[in-house]
Amino acid sequence: MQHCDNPNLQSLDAALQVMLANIHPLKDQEVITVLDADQRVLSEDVLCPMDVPPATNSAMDGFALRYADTTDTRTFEHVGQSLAGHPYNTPLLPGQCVTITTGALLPEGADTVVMVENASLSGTTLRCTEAIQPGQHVRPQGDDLQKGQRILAKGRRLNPADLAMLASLGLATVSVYRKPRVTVLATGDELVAPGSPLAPGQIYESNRSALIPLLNRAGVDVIDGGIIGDDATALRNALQSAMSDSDVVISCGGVSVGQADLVKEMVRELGELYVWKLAIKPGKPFAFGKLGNAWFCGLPGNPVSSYVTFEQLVLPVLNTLAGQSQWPPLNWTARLVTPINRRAGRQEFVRARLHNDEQGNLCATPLPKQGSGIMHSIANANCYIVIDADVTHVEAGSQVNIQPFSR
Ligand SMILES: Nc1nc2c(c(=O)[nH]1)N[C@H]1C(S)=C(S)[C@@H](COP(=O)(O)OP(=O)(O)OC[C@H]3O[C@@H](n4cnc5c(N)ncnc54)[C@H](O)[C@@H]3O)O[C@H]1N2
Ligand code: MOO
Repeated sequence: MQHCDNPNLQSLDAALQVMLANIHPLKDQEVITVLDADQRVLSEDVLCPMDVPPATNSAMDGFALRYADTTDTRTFEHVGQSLAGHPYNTPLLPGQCVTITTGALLPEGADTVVMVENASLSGTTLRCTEAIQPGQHVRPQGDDLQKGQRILAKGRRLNPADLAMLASLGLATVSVYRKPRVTVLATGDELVAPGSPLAPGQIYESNRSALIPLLNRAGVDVIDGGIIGDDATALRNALQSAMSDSDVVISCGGVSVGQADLVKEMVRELGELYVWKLAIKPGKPFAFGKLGNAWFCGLPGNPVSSYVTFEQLVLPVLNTLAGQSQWPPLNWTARLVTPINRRAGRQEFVRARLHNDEQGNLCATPLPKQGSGIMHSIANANCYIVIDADVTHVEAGSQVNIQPFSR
């Protein structure tokens, strides 16, 4: 577990442990067509309905024969052809061969294929010019997959290659978990939707413009809760409406300690708050709790903080709820290009560019501006450098832990 210098703040790992311990996959399942199943999570194992390949076939264009009939002269009697979709239906007699194309079925008795480049056909006599190995260039029935074998496990988030594999097995539908329904709303009197003019003190609301696409990519059904002012009644109404209709309610803004930061108190009034204030930078005031049957994630309002906490904390919640099996994270390291000096106390997600140096080594260069409101630090980054809470200095040239962006 992450060591934390600041006793008032919980580490990211500790918070995730508390959060995920109580979250279970949604119970509802549905059967959908394979073409609609990209990004959906399997609610049942998929067993292979047939052998793949379904019959023994040729891996090359050439001639199919019986290895046992090979003589010193390597000559065979040519008696016909087996083309993909048009098999040769008569069993081979001793010494016979047929022309065969890639993917075509081997005739009964044949067990070996000679490539067309390694043979010459004159009339009905085939002469093989190279030594022949038994069983060469043959794809045996069931070589890839056997009937009954588990090919995809419950909890897998399906990708396009999975869908092609399912289709190749003749499967038209799959059983998946229902998508989580997620409401996302922004809070703050100063926020104005893009497209309208700004009055003094106002700013454009931008967090939902990242969070909604991030939610779409996470494969959930998104409900846009809009912008809610810093008003207790409006916030209560918005949260009550969201909690009655969603599996997860996400707010951004209003979770810190300012006098207009009403969100935590409202969550305590309407439900329970389990987590607040983490030893992470950015994202310290992240909050997590429950509103009726809905989970609640309160993201800090600073744009970079809301983005980082979504990726580090909300995504694991959504994936768990969606029934997705968690893979052990891959450990990546890169060579730090410019030194990092910082104050200890919070695990930090430094926005950085990952690139290769002239020797091909993986290197990470922190972007120059790391403020929580500087969105171009996220937009121009392609990884986080992850610095442990107690570290104050990292020298250039040292290996640092990184998380590459999936986008
Ligand atoms: N006395 C303290 N003040 C603050 C602390 C602290 O520990 N003690 N923590 C700071 C940290 S760290 C963060 S992060 C912020 C987060 O505060 P809130 O979650 O309450 O966020 P707001 O105050 O509502 O907004 C912060 C900032 O972000 C802008 N904002 C908010 N929502 C949006 C949006 N949807 N789109 C664009 N920009 C948004 C807002 O205008 C503010 O500028 O608190 C620190 N303060
Ligand atoms: O946690 Mo705040 O996100 O450091 O700016």
